[in-house]
Amino acid sequence: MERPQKSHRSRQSGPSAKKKSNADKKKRDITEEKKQNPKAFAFNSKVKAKRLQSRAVEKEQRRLHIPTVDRTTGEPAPYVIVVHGPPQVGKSLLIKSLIKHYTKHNISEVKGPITIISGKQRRLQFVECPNDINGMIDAAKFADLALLLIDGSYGFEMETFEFLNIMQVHGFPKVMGVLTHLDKFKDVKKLKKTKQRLKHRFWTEIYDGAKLFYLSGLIHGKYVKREIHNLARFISVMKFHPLSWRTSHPYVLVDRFEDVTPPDKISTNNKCDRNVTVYGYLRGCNMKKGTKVHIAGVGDYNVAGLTGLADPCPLPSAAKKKGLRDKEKLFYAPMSGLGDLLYDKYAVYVNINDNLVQYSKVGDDDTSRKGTEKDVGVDLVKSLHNTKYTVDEKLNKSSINIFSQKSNSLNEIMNDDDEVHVKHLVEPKEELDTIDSDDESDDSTETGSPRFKNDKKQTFADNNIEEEREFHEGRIRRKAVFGNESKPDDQEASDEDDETENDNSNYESSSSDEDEEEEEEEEEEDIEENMGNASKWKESLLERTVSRQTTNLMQLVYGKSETKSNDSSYENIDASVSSDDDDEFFKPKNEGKKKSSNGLEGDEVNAADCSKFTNYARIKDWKNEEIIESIRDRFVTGDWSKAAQRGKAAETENENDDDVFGEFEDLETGEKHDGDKTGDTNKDIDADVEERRLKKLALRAKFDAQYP
Ligand SMILES: Nc1nc2c(ncn2[C@@H]2O[C@H](COP(=O)(O)OP(=O)(O)OP(=O)(O)O)[C@@H](O)[C@H]2O)c(=O)[nH]1
Repeated sequence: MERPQKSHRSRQSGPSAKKKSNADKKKRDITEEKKQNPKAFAFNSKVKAKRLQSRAVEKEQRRLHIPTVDRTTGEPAPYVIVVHGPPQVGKSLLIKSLIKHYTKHNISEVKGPITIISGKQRRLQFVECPNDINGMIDAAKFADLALLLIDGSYGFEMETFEFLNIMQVHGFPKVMGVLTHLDKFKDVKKLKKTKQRLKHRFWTEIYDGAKLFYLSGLIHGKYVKREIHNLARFISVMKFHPLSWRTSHPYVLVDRFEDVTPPDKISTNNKCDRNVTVYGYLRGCNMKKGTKVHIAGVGDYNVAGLTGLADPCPLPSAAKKKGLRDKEKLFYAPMSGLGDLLYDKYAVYVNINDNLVQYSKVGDDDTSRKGTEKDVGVDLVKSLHNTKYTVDEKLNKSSINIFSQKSNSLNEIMNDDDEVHVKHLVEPKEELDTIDSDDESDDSTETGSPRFKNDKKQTFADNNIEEEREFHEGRIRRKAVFGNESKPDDQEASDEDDETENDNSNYESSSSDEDEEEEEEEEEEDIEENMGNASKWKESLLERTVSRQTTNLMQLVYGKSETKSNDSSYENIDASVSSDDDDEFFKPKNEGKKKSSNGLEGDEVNAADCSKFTNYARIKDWKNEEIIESIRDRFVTGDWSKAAQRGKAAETENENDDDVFGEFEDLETGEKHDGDKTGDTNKDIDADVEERRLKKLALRAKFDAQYP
């Protein structure tokens, strides 16, 4: 016999009993408080309520996306974080500070991608974006996250908007803003005001609530630890959604390259075809041997060989433990001269700092060795001692430069016939050249004026942003001036200003006074008005989407649609697009209209599949009562035998209809067939057909009677 189970007896003493009672008490306190003072737990500020609501909706919206299938096998390649900003904004310093935070190592220079391990399952690759358009285009192609650095003391510069526009056409990776040089503000109120203004402008450009970090200044030449810690946290937990184009195309961000052309070949012909081996992580999908590769800024090349190498910066073991041990905080920055081990197909190079090595500079005049036989090995080593520059240094001297536009770039070294070896973990890196800032400062010294403004303003991409070149702090800067924005100095500083949620000292707005909030609200509205509610560059998104939609793959394969789309909305869009078309000007009058109205040339996405035959005569108007009635008997509740009869009647009708279209001309024989005549001559055949049809009907009726 089964005994009834004992009911659970909760603990009366000990730590778990204590814990439970504490939790119960807390819960009771909160509900009691709520009962006593219900107002305290409701929204008492419409600004806050509005903000909370929009945040919740945004979060919800962000969650909604088409599920992406992760087809990557093995360890995922590091995420690429591109640090972008105008010259001297602090890009290198930010990368150095982040590397220091993650690895506890100081790096002296930022050159090429720097790979670090940021967590048990995550690696990051930091790249400084070059300050030229070509570099920006390349960076936008591989960035998983773009950190946009903005000089807070100066305001937005054109470089930021240029990069945003470039990213827009490359799938728009994740974006976060970082304000630097905030320590230049002496007035706290002005600082707050500026922060808020820049934040709103940033939101206008990206989206409401886009993350903007503030780096308040430098301590011992580095950004404040706490602020870097917060930024690093965000990067470490950020979710990266793969961009569809990238996941279906293999690409490599080169973090090291070597010229492996035999030296004698170069010595005989300095301009000979070179063999270059590039290393980097392969992303996207697998790459086949023999694939042609495009090297940004250089050209298209054949891949001579492809080898999988050991990961130079492997993820820590999957053993269960919290966090990373210091030993596991690896990093790999071959171009910055970091990481003591270099792996190659043929060798492992150990990097030993020069100060740790004492070279025996033994010359030929060494008396101790006199008389001994000359050893080839010794000679070789001696010649190595005498080498002034390493291969890397020599390469650097020749300024191999993929991204920027130097004349002596890799472009010149490599000819079209050159072969490229792509090795496992790669990225074509380039010398991250400091933009034209040098040239600019040269200009400035020529000008000799401490500060000048270029009267010539350029409108940026029709989006209400104007470029204003001015001489500032020893160089020419390209300030972004917004058409509808009042000057910052004109704006009154408000007493209370909310800090953004990611403000390092305070994550939530702390003001509670209603008056203040109303003021704040008005202020925010003012700002919104001044800045326009939506960024102009986003307006082109719809157009872009529509223009993309008009590319109809089916039409490309099967030719133009011959049927008119039923979807009126698409017709409208189509009409608007075609009316914008410049070609319209060159068409004979009314032709454009004719085409769009008869739908023959329409690019409607929803047009019926012209590859399949559709008998439009059979399409019925289902609003018509009679037609609805005609199918009533086809349902379970109806009389099926009636339906069968009706069906036969309809078929006969259709067959008769078909006879109407019986006329045709045999193009091969030139013989003309008249539909009616054919009907007469084939009377006997028709009689047979009719007989067979009746037989069929009888059989069907019999069947229906058996299985009602
Ligand atoms: N006062 C102050 N100085 C800063 C700040 N951020 C960077 N700097 C200084 O600005 C200078 C330029 O910093 P970098 O990190 O070299 O700037 P960059 O953007 O890499 O410069 P380029 O590579 O030449 O474009 C350095 O001297 C930094 O110390 C900041 O927030 N406040």
